[in-house]
Amino acid sequence: QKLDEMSPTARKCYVYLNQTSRSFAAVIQALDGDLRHAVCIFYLVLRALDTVEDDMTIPLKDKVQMLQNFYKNLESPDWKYMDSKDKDRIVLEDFPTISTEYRGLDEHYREVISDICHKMGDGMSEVLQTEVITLQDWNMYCHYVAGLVGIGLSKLFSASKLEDPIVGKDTQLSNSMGLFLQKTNIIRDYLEDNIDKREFWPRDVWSKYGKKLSDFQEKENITPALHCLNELITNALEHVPDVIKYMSRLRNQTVFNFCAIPQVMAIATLAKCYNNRNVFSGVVKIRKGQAVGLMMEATCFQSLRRILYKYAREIGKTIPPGDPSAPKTQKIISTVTSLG
Ligand SMILES: O=C(O)CO[C@@H](C(=O)O)[C@@H](OCCCCCc1ccc2ccccc2c1)C(=O)NCCCCCc1ccc2ccccc2c1
Ligand SMILES: [Mg+2]
Ligand SMILES: [Mg+2]
Repeated sequence: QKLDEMSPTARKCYVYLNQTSRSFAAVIQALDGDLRHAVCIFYLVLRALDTVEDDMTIPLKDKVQMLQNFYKNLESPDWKYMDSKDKDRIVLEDFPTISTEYRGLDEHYREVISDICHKMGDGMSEVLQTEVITLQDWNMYCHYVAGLVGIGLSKLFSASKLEDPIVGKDTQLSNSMGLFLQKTNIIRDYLEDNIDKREFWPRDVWSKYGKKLSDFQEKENITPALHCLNELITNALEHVPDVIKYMSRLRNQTVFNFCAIPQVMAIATLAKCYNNRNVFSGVVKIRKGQAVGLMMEATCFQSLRRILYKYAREIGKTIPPGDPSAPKTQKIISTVTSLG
């Protein structure tokens, strides 16, 4: 469906998609059939919800109400929010355009999007008032903001008939798809989140290596800082077997590319972050050329597995002697590289 056949509101949604998402816009727009528009709207609705979650200027009480009631805005043609300062505020200021396109979707897609939006809003409002202490808390937070996205996407894939019903049913694997991406973001964004005074690294882990999470920015603390970083990366890698199993079930090429590309970017990012002191002084990003190469290669299951092995082996080669997580890191690496 070309841009000129699209309604003005549909066209605006793709403008907002490209404006608010560097990493997902291209792969969403390449999806087949009516799945493309459903995923585009799913993205914009959740980006609007996340923009409320990320806005630290909204008083806690108001934010809890906004998050818990957000899904109801999908049925309110005039609802919008004009007081955001966030980089992505356009999706809140012109929410009527997004909700108009949402109401035009097939009702199977609407059901999934509304349900995930409701669950994510409730989850965000719950964890907003608590700190991420245990690894279970970490998994819970990532489930609410990204695991639910994977679960919703998988249900959209099956509802579109482009993928088998099992893809939408197996929520354990879909959840892992999201956790791997979100944990990678949280690990990579240590400094950015520290500047915004947001803490997503689990306290049970970092408190073994320092008194305050911000201590890791001090040069004299670099060794315990790297041990903490390597422990979290090892934890994130535990999701890779589920990612491989999830990907092995996909049959539609555009769905495969959509799912594979964020995953290979994530493991390449983890490999670059592993034992890398730059995580504590700047943002570690993989080079554009490397990213383009990965996108072109990750188009079938065998080459996806080869890429995941390659980065897993790369991490395995840089495990520092005396690193407390070394045995566990070695174990998950050999598990991933031995998957038949
Ligand atoms: O504000 C920012 O710029 C970053 O926000 C992060 C945060 O606040 O933690 C954080 O916000 C999370 C809450 C909103 C989630 C919005 C989202 C993201 C990607 C989608 C892809 C397709 C369809 C819908 C989607 C919805 C964020 O964007 N983290 C990036 C990782 C999230 C991955 C979501 C995800 C999960 C499973 C997937 C499976 C297959 C393909 C893509 C997948 C994408
Ligand atoms: Mg965000
Ligand atoms: Mg957020």
